[in-house]
Amino acid sequence: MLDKILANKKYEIEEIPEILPKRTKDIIEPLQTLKNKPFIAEVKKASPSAGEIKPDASPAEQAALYEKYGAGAVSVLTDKYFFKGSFEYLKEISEKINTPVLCKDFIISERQIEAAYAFGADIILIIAAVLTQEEIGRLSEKARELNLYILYEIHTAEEYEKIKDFSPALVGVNSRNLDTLEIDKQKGAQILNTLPDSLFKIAESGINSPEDVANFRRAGADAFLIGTYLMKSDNIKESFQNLYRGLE
Ligand SMILES: O=C(O)c1ccccc1NCC(=O)[C@H](O)[C@H](O)COP(=O)(O)O
Repeated sequence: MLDKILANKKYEIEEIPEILPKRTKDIIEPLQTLKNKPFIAEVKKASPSAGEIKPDASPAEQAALYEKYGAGAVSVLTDKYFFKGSFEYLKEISEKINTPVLCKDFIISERQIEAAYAFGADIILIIAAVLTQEEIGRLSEKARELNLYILYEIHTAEEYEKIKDFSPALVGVNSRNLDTLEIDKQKGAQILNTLPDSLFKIAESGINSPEDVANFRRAGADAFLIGTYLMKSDNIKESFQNLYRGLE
């Protein structure tokens, strides 16, 4: 799956408008918000693993509900083809809410980082599995030039070795294998357990219950990235209450 996403990404990068919008807001620092409200809620209309999730959702309304009911940050899928996302959604959301916004994409070029900045992101994602160390260094430098925060995503302990020289502050452990799409929460928890305490650690994917939150917290997660569970929810308030129970 990852190969297909990356092959298509080259075409999506060519579609990024030559003239980008002028960013209208300051960057919001995410760590403080996430310490108080440790949930990154994701706006995700569709995905390769779930197919269509909520294709008719209004991204800005969804994000506003997330902010109202307990998200410390909002993640916005900007991949068009596989996730039905867009940079326009990023702009709408960043203009609607005052919570930090993550541009969730498969970033392989500086141009995507410029677009993420222009369309209002506060954080960008760097996925260790899709980049060489040299590319991670180059893209990290670009993000830092623009004062963007970086969420480094890993799937294995070896991938942590790839990012550790770039002074990561936010590190996500994704329990979803991006090739097979299988979710292994036990493996995710094991990897979280091996990471240094100094990092702000985020458990990603497949989280849908207070038990998941509690288990990942025991493994060392400081925050939780949740997409499908919240997108499928008919009552976002209750779903957040359910997730917050995992922290008690
Ligand atoms: O979600 C997918 O199917 C997927 C497939 C291939 C590459 C990445 C994919 N998801 C990206 C993510 O990391 C998730 O959107 C995020 O962790 C939230 O996961 P979930 O709560 O399980 O929707």
